[in-house]
Amino acid sequence: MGVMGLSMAGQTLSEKIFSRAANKEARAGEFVMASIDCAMIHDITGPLAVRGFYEIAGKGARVWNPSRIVILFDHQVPADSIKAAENHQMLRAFAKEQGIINYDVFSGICHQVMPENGHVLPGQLIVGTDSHTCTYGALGAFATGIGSTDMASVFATGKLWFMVPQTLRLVIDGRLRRRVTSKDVILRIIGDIGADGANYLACEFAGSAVERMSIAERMTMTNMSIEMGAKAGLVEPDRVTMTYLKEWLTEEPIRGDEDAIFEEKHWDVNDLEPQVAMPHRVDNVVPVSRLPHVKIDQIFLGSCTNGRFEDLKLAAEVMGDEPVARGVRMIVIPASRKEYMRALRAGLIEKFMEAGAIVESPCCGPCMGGSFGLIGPGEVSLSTSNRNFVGRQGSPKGEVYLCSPAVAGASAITGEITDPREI
Ligand SMILES: CC(C)[C@H](C(=O)O)[C@@H](O)C(=O)O
Ligand code: SF4
Repeated sequence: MGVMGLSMAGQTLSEKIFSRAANKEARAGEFVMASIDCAMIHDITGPLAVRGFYEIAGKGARVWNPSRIVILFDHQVPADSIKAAENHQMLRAFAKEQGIINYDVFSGICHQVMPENGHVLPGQLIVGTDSHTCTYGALGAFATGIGSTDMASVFATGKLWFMVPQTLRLVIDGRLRRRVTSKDVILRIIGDIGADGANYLACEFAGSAVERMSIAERMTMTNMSIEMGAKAGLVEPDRVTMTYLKEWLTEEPIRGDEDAIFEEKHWDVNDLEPQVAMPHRVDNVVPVSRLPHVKIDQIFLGSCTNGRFEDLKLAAEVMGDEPVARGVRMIVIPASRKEYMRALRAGLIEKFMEAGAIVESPCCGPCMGGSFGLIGPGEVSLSTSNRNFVGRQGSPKGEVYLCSPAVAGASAITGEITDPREI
């Protein structure tokens, strides 16, 4: 298509978001200087961004807009080392000095707290010093992870350079069977296209299966967009989005144009089985029925991928009244204080505790092996999180399998990786 044709074509959701943020028509492939709507840092990467900010802007400098910065504590909470405690102190002091919205150690995982507290709205451009910032695209925002040095300049100027990404639309049609979840869909997609299959693309999840999904289910998929290399994962805002955001949404959300230019790939999920990513790659994905017997030492039900109320509820329902299998350690961590309270009121916390699991306060927990709940050499972890590379959850001689909350629930009571449809 010639230049004329291109300029006349409609725009993708991402192109529209960048056009608004850059205050000029933005097309895929172009470089733009864009205004940031919200910038998030957390306890691990935050201190570096703060130090970088003072280096760039000078001692005593003020951030560009304190109301657009969110600081969260989630990776090492409650502080698990003196270093972590010092990082927390430093961020609290910075927040106080700059007048920044500051959530303390028990609010939950940044990627859950941001959307549930109204810091993410459709059409916004959001950056965070964490690779899973892409999660917020479930609400129709363009959200992406950036480095701490880039964040330092965002703090100083409120702007950042981007290359507007091409869009890959992942059209997912069909009805998911009982106990098959959006986690199985995203694992299958990553297994099919590979861990680098969507490098620097804006992945738009669409199709009848996505339309039927809740925000929690959509977040599981946008969360894992980075695991196939995507710059962002998005879902066009619809009625589900509007309902989730009713407290905060004041205007009609923007959507992409029908005649926009994008690549498209299709999946039919009518017959999809529960999927598992085997060690040590997220794209090493097989249907659970094709796994050999895999005995597990530890189960982690939580993380920004699958630590929401719906996830806990599904795992609990699959477990029924059965106890956690002998010799298995099950760690349950609700993704946020709000999700914890929902689980508490629904009796799920009691149910997990009675079954022999342990329920921890909202945080990242064992997800990245940087805090508690590590596995030892030769041990196998089954985890509802998003990464399983060597050493991710502790010993480099351990193994991590990734799965849905339904598979986690089924496996908790059998002690080996189990198809939840057989329980
Ligand atoms: C600590 C942080 C930089 C990291 C990320 O960016 O993803 C972590 O959250 C992870 O999941 O590995
Ligand atoms: S839960 Fe895991 S993936 Fe999510 S932000 Fe925390 S460490 Fe990263």
